[in-house]
Amino acid sequence: MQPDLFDNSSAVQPQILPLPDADVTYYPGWLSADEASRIKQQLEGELEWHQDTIKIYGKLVKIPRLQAWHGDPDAQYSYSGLSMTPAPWTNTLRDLRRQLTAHCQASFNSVLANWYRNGQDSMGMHADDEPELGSEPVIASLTLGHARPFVFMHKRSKRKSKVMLEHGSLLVMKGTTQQCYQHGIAKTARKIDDRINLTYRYIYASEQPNNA
Ligand SMILES: O=C(O)CCC(=O)C(=O)O
Ligand SMILES: [Fe+2]
Repeated sequence: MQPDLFDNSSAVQPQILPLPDADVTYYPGWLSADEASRIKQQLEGELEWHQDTIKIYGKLVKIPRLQAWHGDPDAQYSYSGLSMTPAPWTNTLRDLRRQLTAHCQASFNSVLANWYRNGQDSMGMHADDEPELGSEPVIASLTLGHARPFVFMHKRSKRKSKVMLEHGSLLVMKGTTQQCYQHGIAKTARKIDDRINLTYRYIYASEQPNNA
């Protein structure tokens, strides 16, 4: 059993997660349930959802969720040697960016959206530690829809802990969190509804190679 970081069933106060070598705060009910449901519905129709294919051991497989990438035109990142340009901001995403910028006192120039259609959709353990994000990125993660456990694993000790990310909640990761931890969303056999997650990030302009 992984220890629950805390029981947030009745919490409304921000919770600083007791994770050594990390800086993570959980804000339950950052959006009201009604507001979160309204925003989720808008995003379902507004974003440029697609299902990427990746190569694993030479085999092409579809990643187990839908994704959309929106942001400023210069917030490009490279992926498998390709430079990816984000789709433009939508009104809903821009409005949330304004609120998150004020709340986190940080800049965000892009957002990665993930749509987990059911319990079989997931995200493998990873750290958001690409060089384009800088060494201590502020990542603001908003959950809309069915709550899913978010698992942290300390890279060195391998110790795992989890926090339930509820409808309308905000999780802010900063400092050395990405350096010291991986995180992910596991599959579940339970019949559950869908969930959209938004992670607002700041992408630093990457150096263009001279021969580009
Ligand atoms: O769905 C989530 O809560 C996690 C998303 C995530 O880790 C990412 O987009 O990098
Ligand atoms: Fe992540």
